[in-house]
Formats: sequence, structure tokens, C-alpha cells
Amino acid sequence: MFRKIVFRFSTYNFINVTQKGKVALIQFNRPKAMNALCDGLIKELNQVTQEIDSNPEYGSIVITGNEKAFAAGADIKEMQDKSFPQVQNIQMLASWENLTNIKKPILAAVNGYALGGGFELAMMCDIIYAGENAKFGLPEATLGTIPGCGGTQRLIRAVGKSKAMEITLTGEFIDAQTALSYGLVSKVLPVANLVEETLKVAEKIASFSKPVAALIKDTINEAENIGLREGVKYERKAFYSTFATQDRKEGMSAFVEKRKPSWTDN
Ligand SMILES: CCCCCCC/C=C/C(=O)SCCNC(=O)CCNC(=O)[C@H](O)C(C)(C)COP(=O)(O)OP(=O)(O)OC[C@H]1O[C@@H](n2cnc3c(N)ncnc32)[C@H](O)[C@@H]1OP(=O)(O)O
Repeated sequence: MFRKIVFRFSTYNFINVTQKGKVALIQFNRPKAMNALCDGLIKELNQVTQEIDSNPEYGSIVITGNEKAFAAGADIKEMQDKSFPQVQNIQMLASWENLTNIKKPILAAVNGYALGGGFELAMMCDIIYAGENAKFGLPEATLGTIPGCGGTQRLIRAVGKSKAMEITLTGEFIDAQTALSYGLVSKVLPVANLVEETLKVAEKIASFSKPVAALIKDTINEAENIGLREGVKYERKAFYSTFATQDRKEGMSAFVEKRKPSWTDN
């Protein structure tokens, strides 16, 4: 059962937002443009994800597109006539990475094309599931530009140098099974079941303690920024900090008392 979420901005032009239990489902809604990421869509995505993040009703977020396209990249028609001073002075992409500041786990359910900025956005999410028809690519070189929202940096960390170079320098797309074999996605699912199956995992994640999920997400993501020694220190501090929570006490007590834990998110 889905419930339409009405936030401060109750009407969205470029996305649909619904709720299933403790999960918020965000669906890109520019079908005629293959869900190309225009400025307006990114603004709506940023507003909604920030509101969901600060709302205790939600424990996780699923982002998806439609069966043809997750998102075919940044809107080329919007970028076409921009000049160097225009993109640099206004820092055109500064707010496009806001998704990486969201504390709640985000799952991307990718059917169809995830290209350019669409692929970069999927890589900003914490888990990617792909439909059997998914196609991932960074075709910026074919447009005379390069990825601008972390594509080169996140891809090399996900698949290693040779594959990252191959994907980015050729601009060729890889299919869902190849993405699975590269470790870019965790599962490949039938197109029609993708969102439902992703929601099930999102619901499971949302059923645990929210501060603990946020700590796990933060600790794993930090590994992309720092080396092993620093990373282990960072993790240790985070582990110790769980002993300041009621949920850590509750989780361990429930195990010992052979009952289900009841999380309070404290
Ligand atoms: C949150 C992080 C974002 C950060 C972004 C940072 C910088 C990013 C740069 C980029 O992303 S550059 C764009 C990279 N993407 C592409 O190059 C893909 C472009 N699209 C295609 O190659 C094809 O459309 C397709 C996806 C392979 C599908 O081909 P198909 O033949 O099936 O459909 P089309 O007739 O081509 O498309 C239908 C319709 O959609 C419009 N459209 C598709 N992609 C875009 C796009 N990226 N921007 C704007 N519009 C797009 C296409 O023009 C068609 O519309 P009409 O021309 O018929 O009105």
C-alpha cells in the first residue's frame, strides 16, 4: 500500500514521492526526456531528500526512474548554450551532490538507462539494484566533456582503473550482468519486480535503529575518503559511540533475553 507523501512542496513537477511503511520512494518523472536531470529536478530531489532525512517517520529511501530510463544524464538541452564563466561562476554542479549528505540509507533501483549524471547519481546511492534491461555508461566524451559529479572518482573506486578508463574513454554502455560482475550493482532482478524487491530490502533496513544505520552508512562511505589505518580508527570511534545509545543496550539485551528488540532510535 503506497501513500502519496505531501511535504512542504506538495506539488512536484519532475518527481513523484510516495511512502511505503517507513520507506520513501522517489520516482523521477520526466518520461519524455528519458528522465534527464534538469536543474528543477535536482532542486526537487534535494528538497525532498532533506525533508525525508529529518523526518523520523522514514528509515530509508528508494530512488527509481521508469522501465526505460533511470536517468539519461544531465539535461543536455539545458547545458548546451552555457559558457565557461556561467558554469564556473555559479558553480553549476555544487548542489548536485547534496544527495551524498543524506544520512539515511538510499537504494537506487535502476531499470533502463543510467547514463552520465544518472549513473553518477546512482553511484552516490548506498546500494544499487539493476533491472535486467539496465544500461550504465558515462558517455560524456561523446559530447566533448567529462563526468562532473564524481563519476570518474566513484567509478574507479568501484571497478578499478582499467574498467573505469574503458567505460569513460569509450563512452560505451555496460549491461546489468556486466555491472554485476564488476561489483557495481548488488543484484540483477526482473524489470517488473525491481522496485518491489528493492522496497523489501529498504523496509528491512528501515526496521533497524536509524542512528545505527546512519553510522554504518557514514563509516562505509568514509572508507572512500581515507586510508585503512584512519578508516579503522574512524570505525572504532563509531563503534564506541553506539554504547552511548539505548538501541545498542536494547539490541544486546533482546538477544540475551531471547526476544525481538524494540528500537527507539535513541
Ligand atoms: C546528480 C548528479 C548529476 C551531475 C551531472 C554532471 C554532469 C553530467 C553530464 C551528463 O550527464 S551529459 C549527458 C550524458 N548522457 C547522454 O549523453 C545520454 C543522451 N541520451 C541518449 O544517448 C539517448 O537519448 C538514449 C538514452 C540512448 C535513448 O535513445 P532513444 O533513441 O531510445 O531515445 P531518444 O530519442 O534519443 O530520446 C528521447 C527523448 O529524450 C531526450 N533526451 C534523452 N537524453 C537526454 C539528455 N541527457 N538530456 C536532454 N534530453 C535527453 C531526447 O532528446 C529525446 O527528446 P526529443 O528530442 O525527442 O524531444
